[in-house]
Amino acid sequence: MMKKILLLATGGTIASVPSEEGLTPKLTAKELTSYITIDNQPYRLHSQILMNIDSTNMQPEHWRDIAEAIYTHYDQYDGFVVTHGTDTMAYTAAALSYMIQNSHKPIVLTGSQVPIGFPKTDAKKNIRDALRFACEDVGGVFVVFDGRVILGTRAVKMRTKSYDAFESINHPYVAYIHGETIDYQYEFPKPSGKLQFDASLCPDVFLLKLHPGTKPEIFDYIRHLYRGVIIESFGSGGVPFQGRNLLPKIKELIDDGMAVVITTQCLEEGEDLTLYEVGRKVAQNTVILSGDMNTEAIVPKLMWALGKTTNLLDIKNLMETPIANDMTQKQEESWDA
Ligand SMILES: NC(=O)C[C@H](N)C(=O)O
Repeated sequence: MMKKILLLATGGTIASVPSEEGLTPKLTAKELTSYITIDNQPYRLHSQILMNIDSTNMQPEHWRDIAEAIYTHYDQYDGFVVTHGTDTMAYTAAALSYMIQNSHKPIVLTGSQVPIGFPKTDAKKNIRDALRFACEDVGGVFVVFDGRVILGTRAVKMRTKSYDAFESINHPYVAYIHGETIDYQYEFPKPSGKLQFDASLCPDVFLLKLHPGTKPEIFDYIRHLYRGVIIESFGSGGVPFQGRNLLPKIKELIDDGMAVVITTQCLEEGEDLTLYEVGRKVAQNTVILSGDMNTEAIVPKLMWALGKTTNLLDIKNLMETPIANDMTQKQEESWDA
């Protein structure tokens, strides 16, 4: 059966052309798709432009527009491809994974490192692969890039220039794409339950990367501007309590009703606040644990959770519940055995 695919263009390098100010997204959805041959393909392709921006300019309100466009057309199409800049694609993919849950259809994000009109472009291959994967009988949000299929909540941009820009962090790749062949890496579960759409986001979230010497007073500013703060700390996830002690300020924030998430700057294996004194001391407060979620997922997940409720315990509960495989359930580990 001929599949119907909707391609939604949002800009990015893939749609960019040279200008005096540098590469800038200018191509329409029609111009973009004119570069790929779709004759003799098992799908009918419709395309639409939603915005034409460098993804550095992408805002949470744009995520909402993309989610709404997919939801509005959900019944009319079998799969969706969103062309997007690579710089913030991982955030958008995760955001869509929270706003649109239990999708029975593939929602595939792709882009390129080199504009589609350039001889060395990776755009044509990435669009072809994305369209190929959008015809699969799987549900959820995915990033398709350089022949790899990554879960929407697990993609991280690792390289600024190379074709293999994205990696799947803390989760296996879903599949590899070789031409028409999809080589699944594990048995991909079928979504159960009904499609759930909830695009109410609260964008008042701040991401603070700690470094040796971070001043506690920074939290006084954050408190006035935001409802949630994600602290990207070190290693297994401790917070300094000697010298510039951050703990009293963190306690004040939480007592004020602010959501405080602890994560780590280490890309792999996630936080574990139980291990060290620096971790246990911060865990005595009602902080939100992020396990091995990637920052690109924690930011939109917190916006989504804050969009639903102001109750701190409910926010903690939503954040600590795995959604769209964004988090690996913790295993008991022992160093003594
Ligand atoms: N490769 C790219 O798409 C980078 C571009 N600055 C963007 O994110 O829109």
